[in-house]
Amino acid sequence: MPVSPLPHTTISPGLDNPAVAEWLAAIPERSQMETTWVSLTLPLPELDTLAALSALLSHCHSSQPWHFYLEHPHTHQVILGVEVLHDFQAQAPDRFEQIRLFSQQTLAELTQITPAWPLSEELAPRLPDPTGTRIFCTFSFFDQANDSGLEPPTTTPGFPIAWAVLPRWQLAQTDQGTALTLTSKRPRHDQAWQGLIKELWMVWQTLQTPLSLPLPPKLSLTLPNLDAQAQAFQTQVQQALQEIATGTLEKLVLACAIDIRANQDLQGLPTVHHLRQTYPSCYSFSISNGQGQTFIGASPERLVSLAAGHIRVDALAGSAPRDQQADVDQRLGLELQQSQKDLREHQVIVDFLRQALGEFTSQIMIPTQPTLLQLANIQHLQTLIQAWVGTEVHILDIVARLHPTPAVAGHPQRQACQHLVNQEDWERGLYAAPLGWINATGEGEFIVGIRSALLSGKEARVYGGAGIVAGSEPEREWEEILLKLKTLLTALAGSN
Ligand SMILES: C=C(O[C@@H]1C=C(C(=O)O)C=C[C@H]1O)C(=O)O
Repeated sequence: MPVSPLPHTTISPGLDNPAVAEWLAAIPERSQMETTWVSLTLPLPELDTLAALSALLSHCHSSQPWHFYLEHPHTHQVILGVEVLHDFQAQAPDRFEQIRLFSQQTLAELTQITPAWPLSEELAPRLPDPTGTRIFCTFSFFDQANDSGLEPPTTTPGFPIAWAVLPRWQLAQTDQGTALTLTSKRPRHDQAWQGLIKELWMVWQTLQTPLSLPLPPKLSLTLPNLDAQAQAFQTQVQQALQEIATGTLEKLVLACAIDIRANQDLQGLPTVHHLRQTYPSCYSFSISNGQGQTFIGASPERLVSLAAGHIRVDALAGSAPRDQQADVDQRLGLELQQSQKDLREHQVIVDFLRQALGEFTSQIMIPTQPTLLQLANIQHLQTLIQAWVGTEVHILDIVARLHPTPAVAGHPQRQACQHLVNQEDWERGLYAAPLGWINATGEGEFIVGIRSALLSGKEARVYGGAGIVAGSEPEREWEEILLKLKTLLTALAGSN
């Protein structure tokens, strides 16, 4: 329920801005709302959002507050939340539906108080409104925990099967501007209002002073010997190929988890800083469970975004290394674009997405050829699929239909998942799972949690997977896994 109880003057950011002070002071007497929750939003000048996250974390009372950070440098979009105000955990089998209902009910019970914000008409359909209050969500890959009982402490307590959080603090930065939002239970008396306004004012001022990221400690990392893992993985590829040959599976995405150890606690934020600089076309993220574990990464894969009825989905599959020599690099890219095995692997996803999105709309646009997505260490075949739906479609309806896509599980979905549940003796948790946010009108964005690691004190678990289809070669698939693992291994080593 957005409300703008202000005169339509534009408040521009600035330290000790009297217009802001006046606006804030007038809130209690102007606002007549009866809702459970209230969000107060102030504009800020453009800032380093990762340093702002660090400042917000230090402002919190608890030592390891929950946070959710998502940055896409190429499109200048950052969405972050800090400190749980209100949350909900859902269980199988209808976890997406339960989280949708929770989000809709919570945001319908929220009044947003925002100064007149000059949203550009031209940018509005493409970019999320920086002022909108959001619910942040994480879903684990499977809707049930793996009961193998073999898990080391790194992965516990982990993240719930489905978790939605309304944070106390939110910060969003897009080409539409930067906004800081403080959400609270609606204050019932003047003193409580003044306390809330004072806190917002204080943090708003702090974020306008020079901010910096904490310096990374000097660490040494111990990696396990990967020979045994290489062997086991290649055997799994052989088995998958046999199953593919019988026709029960067309594609299977096998993954590996590598446990590493440092001589001191691992720091997520310097690693995310490293990732966002090295992979500006990826979504860099950091999500803490508030219990000492942080899931970080740089994912090249958007599961789905929905804004003003416009859906965007990435089909991503088919991989090749990069090379420092331009001619070799170009050849690798060309070979990937012409590889029948990779094109087939890619087509499985495009066909799945066409069919799945077709259940929501007939307005779907799919390019006939994939393009090449070139990242610092790896290149992929990518197809951007667009579709248009009416306002009744909620982003979680689409997430529920798409996850897990053949890019991270395989095809057919049910058989592939069953194979993974039987074979993997480790918990996928948030690896390759949907991570994202939702607003009051059911729009939002979810990414796929690949190129990722789970940090827990001195330990980290690093994940990597590869799609297997007829024609895949075990040794090459292992090399692809190593390339993907290196995304995080290099960032953890380089930033610490
Ligand atoms: C599963 C992962 O990546 C997926 C598998 C790909 C492939 O097999 O070519 C490419 C991109 C992703 O869809 C991963 O990075 O862990």
